[in-house]
This record gives sequence, C-alpha cells and structure tokens, in this order.
Amino acid sequence: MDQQTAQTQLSQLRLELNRYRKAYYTEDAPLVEDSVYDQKYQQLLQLEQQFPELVTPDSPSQLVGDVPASNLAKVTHEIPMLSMGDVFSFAELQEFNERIKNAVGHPVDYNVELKIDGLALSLVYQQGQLVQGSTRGDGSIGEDVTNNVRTIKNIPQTLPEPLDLEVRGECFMPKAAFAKLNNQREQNGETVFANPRNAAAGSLRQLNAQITAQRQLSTFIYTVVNPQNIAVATQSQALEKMTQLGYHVNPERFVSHDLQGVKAYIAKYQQLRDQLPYGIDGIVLKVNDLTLQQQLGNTVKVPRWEIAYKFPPEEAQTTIHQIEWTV
Ligand SMILES: CC(C)(CNC(=O)c1ccc(Oc2ccccc2)cc1)c1ccc2c(N)nc(N)nc2n1
Repeated sequence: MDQQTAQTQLSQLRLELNRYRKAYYTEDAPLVEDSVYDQKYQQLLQLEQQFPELVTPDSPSQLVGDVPASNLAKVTHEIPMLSMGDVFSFAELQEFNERIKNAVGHPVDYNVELKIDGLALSLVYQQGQLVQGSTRGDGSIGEDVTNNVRTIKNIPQTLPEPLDLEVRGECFMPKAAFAKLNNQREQNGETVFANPRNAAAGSLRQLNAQITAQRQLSTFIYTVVNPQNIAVATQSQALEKMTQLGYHVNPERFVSHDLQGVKAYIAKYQQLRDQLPYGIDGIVLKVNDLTLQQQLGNTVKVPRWEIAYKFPPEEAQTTIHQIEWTV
C-alpha cells in the first residue's frame, strides 16, 4: 500500500475511533460493540506500525493510557452473573409478591435493599485470599480486572477466615469523586464522563491499574454465590456475615414480612436519593430465605426470587460545575 492510501485510511480510522470513544465515555451511548472498536483499533495500529511517520497526536493509539481496554483478559463465570427483573409501580411489586406466595404456598420475608447504580463485580477468594476480580460482561463471560480491584480500598484482599468464597456486588464512583474527576478532566481539555456509572466502568476497565488507583472507586457487596460456605440461611444473615468478613455492605436495608414497610422505604429513598453520596436507581426485594431462593430458581438472565423497583430517571445530569453537592 502506498503512503497516500495509508494516510487516507488512517485519517478515516482516527475519525471513527475518536467518535466511538466520545460516544462511549461522554454520551453514555456506545455506538458499536467492543469487538468492532477492537477490530478497527487493531487496523489502525497495524497501519501506524507500517507508516510511523503518519502517526498523529490525536490518534487513539496515543491515548493508550486512558483508553479502557476492551482487550482485558476474559473470565468465565462458573455461576452466571444475573441481572434484575424491573418493575415501575407498587402494584407490580404486589403482583410479584402474589406470584411468590402462590409458588411457595405461604407469605415470605423479603430482604429490602437499595439498588446500587454501578457496574456488577465478582470477587473470588481461595483460602481467604482474593484471587480474581471480574466484570459481568454478558453474564457468562466477563473481563479480568483483578489487578484493578486490588487498588480499591474497601475490597478485602485477605479475609479473617481461610474461606473459599465468591461474592458479588456493585463497583461505583462516589458522586463527590465523580464531580472532582470531571472538573479535572475538563480543565485538562479531556472528555468528561456522562455519569458516575460510566466513570466507574471506564476507571475499572483499565489495563493500567495505576489509573484505577487514582479514581477513588468503591463497592457495595450484596451476594454470596456459595452461602453454604459461610453457614447462613437467609440473605440478611449473609449480609451480616459479609460485614463481619470486612466487606462494605450497604446499611440501608431491612427485612420485611410481605410488603409491609416497603412503600415507606420507597418514598424515603426516592426523597433521599439526591443526598446519598452514591448513585441508586431503585430498590430491590429479595426473598430472604436462601432455600426458597434455590427452590424458586432463575430464568436464564434473572432470578425469580428478586425484583427491582426502578425510580423514575433523575433530571438530566447537568454539567458538573453547576452542581453544588450538599453532603
Ligand atoms: C440479585 C442480583 C442479580 C445478584 N445476584 C446474582 O447475581 C446471583 C447469581 C447467581 C445466583 O445463583 C445461581 C446459582 C446457579 C445458577 C444460577 C444462579 C444467585 C444470585 C443483584 C444484582 C444487582 C443488584 C444491585 N444493583 N443492588 C442490590 N442491592 N442487589 C443486587 N442484586
């Protein structure tokens, strides 16, 4: 290929890849699958290797430090990482409760939790040592972020007991850290993140763990995948035990018999949502008894024993310097 053709192809690739990057990071609306981005990015790298004199400072290859690597190693989840069934009205919660009562034959207790708005994370421990951290990916295959999760302060690297355990939770960027990061990026003339969830995803999915380390990420852990290993019978006991093991577990939870108290909880946190230092997008009802959870089972993507009640979307995320955070 002659230099002229290479130049044309490279400027086309730079244009496309920078457009994809911008959409992914600032508009919270990826334009293409990671695999398409990867394939074009590899094409650009090959051409730049062949014609180094054609590399320009705005080429995506020159921003490698900050480009979240969609070429992180892959991890297969032995137990799938599931998502949530969503409802948008209290009436639908009542229908869910009726379905459960009919399936189980009696009223059940629910563990009621805030639905943390971050990115799902799985942590695997062997003999009490953290050996792997991974993202959900498509539920069966996620990305290996082990080195990055080792930089997150409230993730225990070693448990006080030599347990073989897999726990799951949400990785998130606190709102104050998000505001600070975007203001810094704006001052450096970099693209800003659309919302804390995108900022958390972009910060966790890095090849360079030192970038992750600077981003003040946090977690709330909410599931033990193998509860038999910690001798607990309910979701609420599991969360207590995880707290004792050193995990950061969200305290705004309670056990409700049927739906008593859930309406008040929804009203309280819809009100409090803007003042919380982390993002939530609803509440979650989980059948508290773990044996009942097993009996109720899961569909391919969603457990049958939990339901998420989604809050209406918050008003559009205005640009950061206009928001004065009240803590
Ligand atoms: C309920 C679950 C989907 C996690 N649970 C799982 O991923 C899960 C996965 C396999 C399980 O067991 C299986 C075992 C074998 C086969 C299939 C499933 C059980 C739970 C979930 C997801 C997001 C949550 C969130 N943002 N906030 C809170 N507060 N809770 C959340 N809970």
